[in-house]
Amino acid sequence: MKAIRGATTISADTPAEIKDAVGELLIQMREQNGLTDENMICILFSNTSDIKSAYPAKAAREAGFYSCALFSSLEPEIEGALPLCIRVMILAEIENPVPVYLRGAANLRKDLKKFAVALDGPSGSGKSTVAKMLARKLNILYLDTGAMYRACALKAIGEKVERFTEDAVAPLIENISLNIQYTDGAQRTILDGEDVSEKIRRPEVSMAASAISALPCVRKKMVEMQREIARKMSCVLDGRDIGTHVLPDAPFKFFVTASSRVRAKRRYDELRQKGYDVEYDNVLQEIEERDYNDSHRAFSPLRQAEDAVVVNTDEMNAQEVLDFIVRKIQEKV
Ligand SMILES: O=C(O)C(=O)C[C@]1(C(=O)O)C=C[C@@H](O)C=C1
Repeated sequence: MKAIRGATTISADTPAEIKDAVGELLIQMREQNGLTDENMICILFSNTSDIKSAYPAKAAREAGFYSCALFSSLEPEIEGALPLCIRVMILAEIENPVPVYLRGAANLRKDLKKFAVALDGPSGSGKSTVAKMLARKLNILYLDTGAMYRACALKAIGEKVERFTEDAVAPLIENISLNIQYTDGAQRTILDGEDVSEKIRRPEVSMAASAISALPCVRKKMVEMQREIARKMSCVLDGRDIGTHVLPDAPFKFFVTASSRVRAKRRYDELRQKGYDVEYDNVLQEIEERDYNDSHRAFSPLRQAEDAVVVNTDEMNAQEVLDFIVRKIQEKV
């Protein structure tokens, strides 16, 4: 069992304000922590003594939190404390609690301020491996943007779209019901109410995802969603244009790269290990072609942000890259 903290503020002591602020806080805590009626045990509230018009617990029930025990109490009256503040502690059977501090309460725990880490780089640079390790190390989320493009592809396949053109795909994507949820630190991809986290790994979806992700209408919509997620929670994102386009204000940006020779050797070893009979020279040629296409495509090309720290992984293994990045982040905070 874990304890999840949260807090928020209201601008005036009215039942409507309390209902609104408590509802918003609990819904974000539920989304970010993968809370369900089954894994939630209880919600404890405290309010500052300037709140007298309604119980925060009542607002929780009104927001749909019926199944667990609720309790309200009074926060100690400390001089200079933040006024009109409602604090929450949820006990739940989860692994990685993500605290949520909203509105004026965001300043209570400056150490918990949300931040994003952008890892960009060419394919084969090892950025996804390092992104996952980094998210685990910092106890923040790894936003698998690839899964989002795969979900778009699954949608198009389900709707029997034959050619992935802007005209055919745009209407589907415009109203797509795609939800990214986190359960015990793992991303679940929910499409039209169905958990498609496994389905999107099928080979036919991989092929379609690569084609569909090149469409501007798809990228635009997914980038909006990625920004929205990064606004709500700290996360690590990897890609080709995270630091330049998706999150240009990310405080930590890294450009993870390696020479095409080294990346080709890594890919060659990986394919050989899987039993594929490939030639090194062909793998190298493919990598170089892909680099060219990635950096020359019109929409979302691979670019290094001016303020990104370059990490050349030619002579480094994944653990060394992780240590280097963590050191750089610590130096900056
Ligand atoms: O986390 C909060 O809500 C705070 O205001 C911080 C803090 C603390 O100092 O740790 C202070 C008072 C609360 O009762 C609980 C925690």
